[in-house]
Amino acid sequence: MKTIYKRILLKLSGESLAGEQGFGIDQQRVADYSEQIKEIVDAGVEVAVVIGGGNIFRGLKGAAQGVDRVKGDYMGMLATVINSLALSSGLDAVGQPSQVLTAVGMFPIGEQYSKWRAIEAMQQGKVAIMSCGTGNPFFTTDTGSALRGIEVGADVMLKGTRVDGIYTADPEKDPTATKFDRITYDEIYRRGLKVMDMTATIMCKENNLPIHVFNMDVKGNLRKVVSGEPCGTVVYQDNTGR
Ligand SMILES: Nc1ncnc2c1ncn2[C@@H]1O[C@H](COP(=O)(O)OP(=O)(O)O)[C@@H](O)[C@H]1O
Ligand SMILES: O=c1ccn([C@@H]2O[C@H](COP(=O)(O)OP(=O)(O)O)[C@@H](O)[C@H]2O)c(=O)[nH]1
Repeated sequence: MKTIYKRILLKLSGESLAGEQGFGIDQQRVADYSEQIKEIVDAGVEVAVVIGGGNIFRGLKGAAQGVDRVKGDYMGMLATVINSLALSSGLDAVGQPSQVLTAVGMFPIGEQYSKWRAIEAMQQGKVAIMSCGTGNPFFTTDTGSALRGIEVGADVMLKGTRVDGIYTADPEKDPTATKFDRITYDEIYRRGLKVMDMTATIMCKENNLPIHVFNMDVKGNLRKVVSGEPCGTVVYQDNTGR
């Protein structure tokens, strides 16, 4: 298998991990993701993963129900640790080693994250699973992905989600929305598209980290994306640097 990337940052949505059940962790979904990831590691790609926590807890939603925002965000970060351990276990089951790294120290659940530990794990053929997002409240795992992707020098941030790319509006709400094959960071901002939070999009733009949004729930899509086959939406700078 020919690949166009050497090192990738893969963002997985917490909510997607819930599968059809809508909450918690669907083990079949974890197994499917694990197989897809192993396939690209076997092809020689170094893989770092950041997982969301929305299938378990979101700080903002908790705050709307009276939970202190900062405590709620820590609850959300802990949710990402639970998901990371689930993925690590799923990867074990398919014979793919991984290393869970936590932005907030909680050894022995995972090792404390550092750029160098993550790179070392990837160079040893392990998937580096980076949990707790950025480790700070008021951020999201999208921003955590942008940050970690930039830190470890990933060639691209792949956002594996449950829609097959970026649309003119949320395709889960607007059936008339149409898909972009390519779009600039600025166009996302101008149109106020909510596929990813703006902080993450702007970080990627300012640090020249390309984004590729695709449907991770279709088996084989991850392989397609890293092989350069058309799939999903690519976010790029236009030639004036925008
Ligand atoms: N313009 C858009 N194009 C594509 N998806 C969008 C858009 N606006 C909102 N979305 C939503 O963003 C979601 C992808 O974000 P993701 O972080 O994976 O999900 P979540 O935040 O629910 O965990 C999609 O499931 C889709 O409903
Ligand atoms: O850097 C971070 C990343 C995540 N979170 C918390 O963790 C939750 C789960 O992450 P996210 O909503 O990004 O998950 P996803 O939408 O991908 O399921 C968020 O709602 C926040 O409460 C946080 O406080 N800081």
